[in-house]
Amino acid sequence: MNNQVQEIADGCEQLPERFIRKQDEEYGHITDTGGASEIPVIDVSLLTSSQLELERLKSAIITWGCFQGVNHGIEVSLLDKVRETSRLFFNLSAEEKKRYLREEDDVEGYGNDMVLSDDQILDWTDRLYLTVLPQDQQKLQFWPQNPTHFREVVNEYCSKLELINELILKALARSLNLDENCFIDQYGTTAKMTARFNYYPPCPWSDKVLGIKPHSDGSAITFLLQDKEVEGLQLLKDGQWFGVPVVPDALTINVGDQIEIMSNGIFKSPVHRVLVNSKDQRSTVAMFCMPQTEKDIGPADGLITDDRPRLYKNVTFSLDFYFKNYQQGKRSVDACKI
Ligand SMILES: O=C(O)CCC(=O)C(=O)O
Ligand SMILES: [Fe+2]
Repeated sequence: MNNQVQEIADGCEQLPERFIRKQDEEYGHITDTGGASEIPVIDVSLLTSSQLELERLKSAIITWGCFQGVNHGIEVSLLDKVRETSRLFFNLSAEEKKRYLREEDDVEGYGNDMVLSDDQILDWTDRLYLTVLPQDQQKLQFWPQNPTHFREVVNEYCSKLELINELILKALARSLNLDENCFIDQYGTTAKMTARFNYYPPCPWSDKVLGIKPHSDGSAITFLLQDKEVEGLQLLKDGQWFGVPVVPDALTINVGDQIEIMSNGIFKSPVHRVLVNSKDQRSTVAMFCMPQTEKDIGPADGLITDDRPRLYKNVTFSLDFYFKNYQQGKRSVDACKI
């Protein structure tokens, strides 16, 4: 197994070749930036009562696939605790963190980019990846015991996000004049939630690497808790990369591939990537909400019409399927098109 990026960052004088980003990458050059984005700020608390806010949500997702959610009902103190918990974990010694190291061919646990091919470009990031829901699928051997409140904080955060996820899925369905349960019904009996704690060490060669290569998420909905100060996330729209600013106390919420499929392509799962900083570390926590793994999903019946025929096959979205596409810089959802 390769060293973690944090160790490489601490000890190296030359950038290892495996991290040098491709100049001719599928989604465009680093210079194609459109500046800071105008990703809409949506008041989540209004989505059940205000038709106007619902329209704004629909427009944000059609245009960007993403919005900054405020008034989401999670106390700022809990968001801070989640950030702090993540910080404390990544601050542990390399030796202690390695107790939670993932298996070479598995995503779950602590580690850097999973290597699936010899020519793969590596992301400048270390991660802790955990299954959070259903709770009986938590693999506790990968859950840090230090900080001691790690599991409690993550479980509390996740139970709050579950409610917001449901609210947003219902709102998205209503915004398309569908029955509000139409997306949730595809979840099966148990929803799944995974967490990815991302840590991006500062990189002296920040213009030569990417924190995360361009990808879209395999989730239905992703909740990203951004670093409070350091920006880095960019989103691709109309051939340009736009920075996603930090909005205090907001959750950056985007739809993933599974909503693109369920909405028959009306909502687009946005391609995004992360730039790293030469001076400052950055850490974020992404929570991915999706149907249970074995569940077949497909476009909602009400969205298949003569004018808009079915665009995607029915699929089961396995992690294997997702990461094979991810490592090749491809969107899994494109592999589901008819
Ligand atoms: O760290 C970020 O800003 C984005 C993380 C992300 O895209 C992911 O974990 O899928
Ligand atoms: Fe992502």
